[in-house]
Amino acid sequence: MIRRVPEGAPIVNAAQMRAAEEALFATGMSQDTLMERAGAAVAEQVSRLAGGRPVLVLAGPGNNGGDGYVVARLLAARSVPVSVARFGQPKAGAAARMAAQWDGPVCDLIAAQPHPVVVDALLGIGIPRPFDDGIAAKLSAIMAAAALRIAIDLPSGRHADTGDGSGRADVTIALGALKPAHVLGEGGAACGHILLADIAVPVPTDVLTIAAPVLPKWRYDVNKFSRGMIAVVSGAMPGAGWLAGRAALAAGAGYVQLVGTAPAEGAPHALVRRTITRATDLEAVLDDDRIGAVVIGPGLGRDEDAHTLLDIALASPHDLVIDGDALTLLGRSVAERIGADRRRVCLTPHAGEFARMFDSAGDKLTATRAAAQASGATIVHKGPDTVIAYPDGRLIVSTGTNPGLSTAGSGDLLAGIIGARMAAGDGGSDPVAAGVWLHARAANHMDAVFAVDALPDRITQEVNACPTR
Ligand SMILES: NC(=O)C1=CN([C@@H]2O[C@H](COP(=O)(O)OP(=O)(O)OC[C@H]3O[C@@H](n4cnc5c(N)ncnc54)[C@H](O)[C@@H]3O)[C@@H](O)[C@H]2O)[C@@H](O)CC1
Ligand SMILES: Nc1ncnc2c1ncn2[C@@H]1O[C@H](COP(=O)(O)OP(=O)(O)O)[C@@H](O)[C@H]1O
Ligand SMILES: [K+]
Repeated sequence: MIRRVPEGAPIVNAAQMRAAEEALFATGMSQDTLMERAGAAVAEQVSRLAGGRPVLVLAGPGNNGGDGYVVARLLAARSVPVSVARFGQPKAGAAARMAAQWDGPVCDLIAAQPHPVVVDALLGIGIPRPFDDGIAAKLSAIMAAAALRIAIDLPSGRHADTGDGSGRADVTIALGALKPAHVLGEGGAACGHILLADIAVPVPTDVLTIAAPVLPKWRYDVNKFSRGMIAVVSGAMPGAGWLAGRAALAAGAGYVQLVGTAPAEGAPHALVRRTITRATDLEAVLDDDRIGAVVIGPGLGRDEDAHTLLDIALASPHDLVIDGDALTLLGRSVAERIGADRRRVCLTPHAGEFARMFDSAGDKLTATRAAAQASGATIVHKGPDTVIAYPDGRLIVSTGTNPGLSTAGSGDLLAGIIGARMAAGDGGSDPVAAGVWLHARAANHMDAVFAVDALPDRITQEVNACPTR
């Protein structure tokens, strides 16, 4: 299943969400008003998704339960058949007042009957404790019998900041902002499709989900160099360089050179092969100020030539995309090797490469941000939850992507796409995020199983569909 995740949505942790709500309460907004707003947004989606089927709302002891009672009341008002199974009782505050207003069918969770649609309002961003055995068994029976499980804010039992825990849903309606649990790792996948309910709580954050890019507009006198000239350094496994170069062409580069002692043969002829005699000859090829970006790493190998090619690329003044073996060659010395910020450097490690380069303490958001700040590079930390971190602390998360990308070579394509977008110059959205988006979007339009060689044509379609500025 390819999860749907809202684009350009804010992501905050539980403490930041609570602070945002407190700030709103300090302006005079009441907790009841906010809970009504949250419940109304959720009821709207549930009534659409339920399509007239009977709904069971599981209502817990906290404010998440309070939202659940509002949802039940608003669904009943729309003549949706709805009943409540309660787990504990909200003792005070808005949640207790919402529970008191529910005058429809209600029973204890342990006595609940299966329903086709279940709304999980047991636990939200409060710190979850494991359910005791009887409740856990009942809950899994109710969930297993449901055709549609909709979680309010989080699948109950998942920790908002880490996604750890055990709840699952088909659809999760995030309130006000996404939380790390919605996007990271197994917890993210357990949330199913994500909908964002706008409850008008301002959430200042520099962490967002990825959004469709705007690409730079061509001038009337555009030429193959101004469109983006890139050099892809080819190494011990020339097929990988070929893939990167092919993807760069697909992503709109005007001129792609494939440089190496034995660059891959074969179509497309639009790839300009530059065969060099010795690795040191790369220096002369890169002595060309029309080059907008150099991609190095895909299939580079780790032999002596690989070291030489990397040294030359690092010594050049060009923007760099560093991937694959080049990342492993840099290892822990990445910050000193890539040097000061006279040009843009993008590193694209998968989890294994990341661990060889950086300290992975904390969750993926925290670790990737720290790595970008320590290295001064933009980091694309790949995986089912790809985290892009910028040296200024901003983060963008791309998730909900076709798992069919888990094929050798798909990372090579990504490096080429990012190189092409970097070389295309400024004027549109950030080229690194644009590259990640185009790669994911193209994959999402493929079937579950596809050959990476087939992806570039789809990438071109996505590029052509993007707005320009
Ligand atoms: N702060 C606000 O005013 C708003 C909060 N909203 C909702 O409130 C939620 C957060 O509310 P809370 O902070 O009350 O947190 P929860 O609704 O997650 O509930 C936490 C309560 O559940 C208890 N609990 C946790 N695990 C348990 C277990 N295994 N067995 C029994 N009890 C258990 C905790 O001790 C705590 O009392 C959000 O996720 C959202 O749904 C929305 O209504 C919007 C407004
Ligand atoms: N399960 C998955 N779901 C979505 N995307 C994935 C998954 N596994 C890998 N990817 C993506 O596929 C690409 C794989 O890159 P990488 O690991 O470098 O492979 P390679 O070097 O063999 O090309 C990355 O863009 C990564 O984010
Ligand atoms: K919930």
